[in-house]
Amino acid sequence: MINAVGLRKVYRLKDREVLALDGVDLHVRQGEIYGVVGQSGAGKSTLLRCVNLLERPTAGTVAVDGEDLTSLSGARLRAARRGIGMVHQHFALLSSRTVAANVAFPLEIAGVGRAERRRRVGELLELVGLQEKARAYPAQLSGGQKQRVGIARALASSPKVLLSDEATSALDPATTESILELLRDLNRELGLTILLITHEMDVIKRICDSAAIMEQGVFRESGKVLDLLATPGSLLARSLFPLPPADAPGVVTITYPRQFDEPLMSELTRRFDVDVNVLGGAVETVSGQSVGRLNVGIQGANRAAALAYLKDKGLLVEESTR
Ligand SMILES: Nc1ncnc2c1ncn2[C@@H]1O[C@H](COP(=O)(O)OP(=O)(O)OP(=O)(O)O)[C@@H](O)[C@H]1O
Repeated sequence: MINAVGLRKVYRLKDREVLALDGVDLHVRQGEIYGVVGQSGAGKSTLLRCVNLLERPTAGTVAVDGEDLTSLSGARLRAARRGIGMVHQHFALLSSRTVAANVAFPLEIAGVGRAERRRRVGELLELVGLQEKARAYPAQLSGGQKQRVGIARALASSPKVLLSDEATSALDPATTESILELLRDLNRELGLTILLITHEMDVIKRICDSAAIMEQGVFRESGKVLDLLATPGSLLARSLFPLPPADAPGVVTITYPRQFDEPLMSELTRRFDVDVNVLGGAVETVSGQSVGRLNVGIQGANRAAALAYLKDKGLLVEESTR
């Protein structure tokens, strides 16, 4: 649905140049939630703004729903942009307009008639659970409600793609949870493709099907979240499941990249007569699967056979370095 190839962005300032994107390839499948995570300054906002051409990339191409946006300008670019909604960290609502009038705003600009606007606004407010607040003003809303208005407004033109610029960063944990749930519901119910940027690993864990880790204008790692977790040395695995250092002899890090119902550890002691000592770890739901990562001390004459057995079962086993 989104295909960006070789994206580079150089900001030319008076006294210097800033290389914000240094050759990014981004492939977001139709109907998935794709999260780009990285620290401040990594280039996430620049990437998002290049995807809808709010910022023109210095080099590279961006295609959304099969249309090469980088080749468009003027009215044709504006028309293509209607297929891409955007939500912002600080909501960007018009304070002098009611909730309903904020949601209607893009429809007015697109020249949609009054009756149709009314119908569509009602539908959108219902979609985000804010029918009761149609006549309220933004100042009378909580942060979570404001973001719901932002989402309803972004969906006004029935986009196929929603871009989310740190949509939950200004919200408390419980509100974050409810907004993430809303995004997940919209993704499922409308088949909406969502590209989000965030600095919170938790957002990736909770709702993303695919993810990229961004640093200094490049993707260090990208792919389906569960595939990345099953990849040796994955940065995402380390970030989602931070484990305390375990450099004692015989310790391995075991990642369960999907749900395992067998009692593998007790089987190890029985079959291979090894000592198994779980030193730390966590099990969490990621992309709807129960995924675990453990530091385990395994010692005994048959250690190598025991590790081979775990690998055979589809677990990722890495000799622990930290
Ligand atoms: N309009 C601009 N003019 C000049 N430099 C810019 C501009 N926008 C971003 N930059 C620079 O480009 C780099 C990437 O910034 P960007 O905002 O894309 O990162 P980010 O990962 O989104 O960070 P943050 O979460 O802090 O917004 C930074 O060095 C930033 O200072």
